[in-house]
Amino acid sequence: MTDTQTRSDAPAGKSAEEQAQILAHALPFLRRYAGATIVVKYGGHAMGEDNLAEMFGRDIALLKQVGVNPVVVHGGGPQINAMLKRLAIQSTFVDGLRVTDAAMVEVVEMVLAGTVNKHVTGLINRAGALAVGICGKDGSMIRARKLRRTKQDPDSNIERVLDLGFVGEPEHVDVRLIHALTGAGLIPVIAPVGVGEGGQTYNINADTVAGAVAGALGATRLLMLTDVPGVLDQNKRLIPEMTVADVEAGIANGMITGGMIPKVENCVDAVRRGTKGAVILDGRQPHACLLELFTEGGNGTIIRA
Ligand SMILES: Nc1ncnc2c1ncn2[C@@H]1O[C@H](COP(=O)(O)OP(=O)(O)O)[C@@H](O)[C@H]1O
Ligand SMILES: CC(=O)N[C@@H](CCC(=O)OP(=O)(O)O)C(=O)O
Repeated sequence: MTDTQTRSDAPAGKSAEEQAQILAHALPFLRRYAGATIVVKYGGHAMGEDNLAEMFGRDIALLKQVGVNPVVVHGGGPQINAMLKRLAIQSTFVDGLRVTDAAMVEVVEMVLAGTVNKHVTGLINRAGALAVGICGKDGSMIRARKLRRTKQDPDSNIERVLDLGFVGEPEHVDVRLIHALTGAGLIPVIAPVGVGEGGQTYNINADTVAGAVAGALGATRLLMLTDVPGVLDQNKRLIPEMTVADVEAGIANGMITGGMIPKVENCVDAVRRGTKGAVILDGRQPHACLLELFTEGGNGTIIRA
């Protein structure tokens, strides 16, 4: 690695008082998160750019090195789409969820628990930490059941049950495997695949898994990396902080729409289950997680109880 560090601001040339000030900025944050569990949801879109992906791996490794316990939950929607295209399999979505039949759930498991899981694990390992890739089936970690979805027919007003196939929702998260890995100094990297009755494989939305894992761990933070700076108001300005009640009002008055609805709902779910704060932040921004955790102003929108 080439050494490109600019030394002009090096503390060595400064007075003891100035040096103490520089450290004083960093230390409270390191102390605040020492030993804390931070769940990071890393979406499939955020993995696209090589530079950013390498930086993500380095940031997660750095968190571990400064005494934080990061737990990564990844997505892989675009990567599943690419594989389905190669296999000439069509896929359809209902409310942002992939309708998943028996043939498709095999592809989903192969891509999420295979290619993508090993890619994310590799990013962190190459940065000098030790990451271990698992999915919800390992250690029966994520017990899932078939997701029940209904839709009101606008003409008849009759509620219809939609069949999304093997799309699941977490029923129970057994955190023992996660604790065993973090306790041994390793970083769990979790693919959003769950196990149901009779060993059935379920495809679960990655935001949902991240929320459920953060809730079950009582994580200090859930960081949801996405493609906007956070929750934006009607004038497209970032809202730095929201309560659960603010989120509910934002959905009701139409400020929060589309893919942001399930995202904030999963954050609320995590917070209700015991996560101290869930943050929606921009995964396209270099060092997004570090800026949230280690600066006074934070980064993105934090949702707290
Ligand atoms: N109030 C809002 N603030 C920010 N984004 C919003 C808001 N309402 C809707 N959105 C939309 O939600 C999108 C994020 O959801 P989604 O595309 O599903 O994210 P991801 O692919 O990262 O899971 C944003 O790109 C934006 O178009
Ligand atoms: C049920 C369902 O839709 N599952 C998702 C799982 C991956 C995911 O959520 O990935 P992103 O975070 O990259 O969108 C899917 O099949 O695409």
